[in-house]
Amino acid sequence: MFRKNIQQVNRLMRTALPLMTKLNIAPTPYNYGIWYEYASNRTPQLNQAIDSTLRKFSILPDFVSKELFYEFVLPNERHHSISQSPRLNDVANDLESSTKKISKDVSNFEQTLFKTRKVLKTANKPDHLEKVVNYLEKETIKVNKATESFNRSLLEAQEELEQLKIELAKMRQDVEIDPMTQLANRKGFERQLFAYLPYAEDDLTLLLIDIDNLGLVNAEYDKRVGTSLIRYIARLLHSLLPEKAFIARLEGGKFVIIVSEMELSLASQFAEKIRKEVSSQKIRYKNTKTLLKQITISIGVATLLGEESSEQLITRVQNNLDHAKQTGKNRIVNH
Ligand SMILES: Nc1nc2c(ncn2[C@@H]2O[C@H](COP(=O)(O)OP(=O)(O)OP(=O)(O)O)[C@@H](O)[C@H]2O)c(=O)[nH]1
Repeated sequence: MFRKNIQQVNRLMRTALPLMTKLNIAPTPYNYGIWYEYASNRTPQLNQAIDSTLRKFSILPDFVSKELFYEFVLPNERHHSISQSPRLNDVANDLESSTKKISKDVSNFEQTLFKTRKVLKTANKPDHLEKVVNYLEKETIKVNKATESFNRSLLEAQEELEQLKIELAKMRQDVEIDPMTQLANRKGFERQLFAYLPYAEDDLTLLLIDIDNLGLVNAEYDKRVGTSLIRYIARLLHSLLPEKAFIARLEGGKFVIIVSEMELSLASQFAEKIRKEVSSQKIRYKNTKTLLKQITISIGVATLLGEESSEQLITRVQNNLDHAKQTGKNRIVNH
């Protein structure tokens, strides 16, 4: 993108900048990069991804801009930063030296075969032939060993890369995991919702769940009891999840469940099941064995409507939760 002539750059920036201003896009380097590319219209997948994100979210969240930037604008840049990892450098260096060695060994063997063929044309005595056979056998064993050693290097590199892949996935997960409950955190939720939205029809439902009177639990028993209760409810909710559902803890005693492929009426039945299950628990604080008074939760339920953005969906589900709290708690609201 940076090698274009200056008039073309100016023309594209003149298209990109008003678009960014109109859509209230923050003037970050990532955004400049992707909106410049958008204006150039030369990467249809990028334009489609931006259009679909704006349709669903109304905005272009920062983390999405970064993803799009690395995916479509400067894919090599991410390569570059990963390639700075010393372990990856080691793998690349090892592979380079073993590749050089095997190339040399194979080329030597080719020479040997060439020479052997030449000698065979003139060799007519048995001892002469025997020498050729022995020589060929020795060289074959040598190249065989070299190949084995190269295969081992390849296997080691493959294993190291597998390991690095696992570690990278874990690093990403750590950033999106709530250490208190081991559920996803708000960032994990946002990423998951973003992943679901482009494919969602009218069957993507959010359940926003909040433990009732957590402040009172803290005051009456102790804050540690409240925290232990949050963990307990997290485990219980997780155990009740249907297939194709995702749960995250947003803050305090507040959780969100995304259920895909479930319409409002079924999702509401599921919410009701969770509510009943929680209210029927006999919960003891494990350290003192104190039996807590009845614990309840309130739930807002909302299903994605047509071209609704994620923000609008989240606002509706929050309104429903607020309504459940204002009208007595320990209930679900889904309108
Ligand atoms: N023990 C504990 N308490 C927390 C934690 N995070 C937030 N809280 C408390 O949770 C309470 C959340 O407040 P609210 O949700 O506004 O009120 P609530 O007391 O739960 O009452 P309602 O939501 O109206 O039912 C506050 O008292 C916070 O101090 C936590 O990690 N551990």
